[in-house]
Amino acid sequence: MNLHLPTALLFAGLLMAALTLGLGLLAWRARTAYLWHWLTALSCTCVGLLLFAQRGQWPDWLTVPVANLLLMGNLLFTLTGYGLLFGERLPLRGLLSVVALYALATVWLTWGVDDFPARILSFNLTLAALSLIAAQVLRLQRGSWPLALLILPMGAHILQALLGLARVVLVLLGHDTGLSLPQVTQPHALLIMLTSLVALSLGFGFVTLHAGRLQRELNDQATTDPLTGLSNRRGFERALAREWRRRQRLGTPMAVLMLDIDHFKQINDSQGHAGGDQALIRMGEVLRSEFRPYDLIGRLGGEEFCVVLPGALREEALTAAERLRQSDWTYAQDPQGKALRYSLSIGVALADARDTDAEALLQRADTALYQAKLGGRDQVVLSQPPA
Ligand SMILES: Nc1nc2c(ncn2[C@@H]2O[C@H](COP(=O)(O)OP(=O)(O)OP(=O)(O)O)[C@@H](O)[C@H]2O)c(=O)[nH]1
Repeated sequence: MNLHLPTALLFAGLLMAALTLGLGLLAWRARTAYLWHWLTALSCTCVGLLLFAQRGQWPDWLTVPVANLLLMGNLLFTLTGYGLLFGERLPLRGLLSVVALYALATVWLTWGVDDFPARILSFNLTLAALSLIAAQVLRLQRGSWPLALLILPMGAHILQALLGLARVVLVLLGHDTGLSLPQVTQPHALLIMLTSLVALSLGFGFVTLHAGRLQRELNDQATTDPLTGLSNRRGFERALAREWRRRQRLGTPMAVLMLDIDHFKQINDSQGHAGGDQALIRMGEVLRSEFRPYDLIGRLGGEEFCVVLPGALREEALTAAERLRQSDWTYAQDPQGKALRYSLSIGVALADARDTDAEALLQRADTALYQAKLGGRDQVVLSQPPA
């Protein structure tokens, strides 16, 4: 069965138009910069495909060089969209230079020497190079993004590169391409068609990445305390459960500091709720600056905070707790310019083989905190090992 390329391309172009419209609605609702970039990318491909489908009927400069440049534009905007989504700085000048070089080569190969096979070569080589760069940008996100979300766009870029290279090989082997669209030979027609389908699947890849981003945002909101920016109880407990399993596997030590601001109610009463919030924000700032990135810090509720120190032994835990107690807890100034500060009570517990679970360890730290309050506040108390 022969592939009728003009009809197939027209069909792919129309499908792409529908996909572009869908992404347009999404971008309009979400108002997210990377979606606008991807929308521009899909629009470029859509117009490029529809122009290419008119090859042989419309002027050659419009249906090939301009259409091809639009397809390059697709990759460029795809890449800038990835940069925005992942917060990566891409070598934009380098990428623009590659596309500019390709544009110059196309002008020369079209109006200068009129070398059709060279035009196909330059297009497919540039397409393959940019596609591989895009795949690499996605590959580098594997540490922070689930592979399941990256695989579709990554696979599409790799396929795009391979299809481009396959056409290069065909041309180098002297395989005729056919000048006008209905005359394009079957192997070339097949590769062109597959490239269009891959471009379509890339559109679905964008939607997957956007869904992943929304999922991450929701997850962050559900596990972060908006006032201090620390993990909330849910986020903290999830992280602690992971750390506890790791501790059980490796048999490493672990310490927990349970912290509570002294007489917090009085701060609220004298300084108002906003003053109390300021005190909590100060707590978040100090905790973030005092501990290592792999220590777990959470606001468990109200003015109660918890820090888990994986790998910490008795001395290290007590030193950290004492240093914390003596930190500058100034959270505001009164109208006379006098610093307003609070003190902290801290309960410390060290993980023990007899602790049945992480909850038991937290419970012991909490009991030690209660003893610190009973003992007069502004002090550190070490919990007794479990009976
Ligand atoms: N400003 C502010 N206050 C809060 C927040 N969450 C809880 N609180 C208040 O925190 C206070 C907790 O007070 P208590 O549990 O009685 O403890 P305390 O006054 O710190 O006394 P001790 O812990 O015994 O030293 C209550 O008045 C709560 O309303 C919050 O997000 N912002």
